Amino acid sequence: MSIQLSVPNELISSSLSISGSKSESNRLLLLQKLYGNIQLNNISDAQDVEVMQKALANNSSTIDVHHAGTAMRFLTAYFAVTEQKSVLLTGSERMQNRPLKILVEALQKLGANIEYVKKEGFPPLQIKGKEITKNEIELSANVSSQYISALLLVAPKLAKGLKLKLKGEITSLPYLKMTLDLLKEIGVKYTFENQLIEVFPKNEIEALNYTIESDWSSASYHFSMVALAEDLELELKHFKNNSLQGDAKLVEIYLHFGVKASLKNGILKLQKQQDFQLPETIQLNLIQQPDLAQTIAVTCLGLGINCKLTGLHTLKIKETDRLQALKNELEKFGAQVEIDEQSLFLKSPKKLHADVLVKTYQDHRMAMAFAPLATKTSLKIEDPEVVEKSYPNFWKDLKKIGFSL
Ligand SMILES: O=C(O)C1=C[C@@H](OP(=O)(O)O)[C@@H](O)[C@H](O)C1
Ligand SMILES: C=C(OP(=O)(O)O)C(=O)O
Repeated sequence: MSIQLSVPNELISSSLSISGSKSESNRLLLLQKLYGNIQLNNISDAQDVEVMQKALANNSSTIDVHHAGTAMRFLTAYFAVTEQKSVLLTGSERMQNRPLKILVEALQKLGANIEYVKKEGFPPLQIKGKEITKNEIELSANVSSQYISALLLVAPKLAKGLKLKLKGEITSLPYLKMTLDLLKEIGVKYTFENQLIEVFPKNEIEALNYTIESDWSSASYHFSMVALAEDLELELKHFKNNSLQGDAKLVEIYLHFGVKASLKNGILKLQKQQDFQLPETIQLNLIQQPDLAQTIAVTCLGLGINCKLTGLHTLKIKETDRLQALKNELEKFGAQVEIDEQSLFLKSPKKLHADVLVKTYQDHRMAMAFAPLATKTSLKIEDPEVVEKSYPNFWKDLKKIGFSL
């Protein structure tokens, strides 16, 4: 199935409630399971979070996380070190091709009992929980920060805590810092110096009532909408100063595209700066904000800006090979796109092609990143339900702004 997107009239300045951060929610759910007394507000309504909630709540011997990468990685560590039971942890076909070896090897070296059920290095996994008494491990940090976060989340519950030595350049660093910040929030002590993290054991915590900040990655599509629309102002609720989310960098990045963002009393206000002089070309390293790459590439296309985006080596192992998917779909609009292992070069066309069918490759961010382009040309989005993975109300919110679908 596909949907036709169009903007029949002027867009309507609106106030929207995006739900809580998917990344914060999945970390806090795991900590809640480990410690009990944590009360969560503004939890994410993403399917990836629902999957995590179900996995932690049920006693089944088979757990299917579908497409949820963070859930897969966090639950691998959780089941390996806590419960004294055997679990088959599996996921969608794509998940069975998203690598996991670095995390599994780290856990095995700590003494965990994990076996590959099909292909070495990939889910599904058969995990038999056991008590871990070793506490020192080295692992590569340049493939996915989720492996490190998974280990850190369970670390304070290990008998001797955990010392992690990180090898190589740390990718997606803000996500790792988010994990450490949340551990600090519940009173766990740690040190992080020169690629060495040490987490000290903590058995019990004081009661915590925590309000999760709304999701900045979801907000990115609204930044793009304001950048591309003739005139549009949006208000997004439940954001915080001093965000734990690296994607809050959007505020700085979208200044280049004429979007001014201000935050007051938890409300993020996005305004289009009229008569703004757009750059011809922009260059950004997104090693700390991999989930923004698709949004930014499409904003550039819509504004007729050329861009060079680097630091994207992790995109190949996400919901799809996002570099290839971006190239395929951007070119349908007339762009010239070159990709290599870690970057994307986009030369925007003078005029966008119309009546394009955008494929989404079972990737929520492909659907949501291309949607704002409907302010500039006619397009259809294939399999629009993919947005459920992180932002189930996305199409409802677009209707509210005045999109027709
Ligand atoms: O820890 C997290 O919550 C995430 C880390 C990032 O993954 P990588 O570290 O694999 O880049 C990010 O892309 C993903 O959407 C969420
Ligand atoms: C990469 C993502 O998620 P995950 O790795 O958790 O599947 C994402 O939401 O863009």
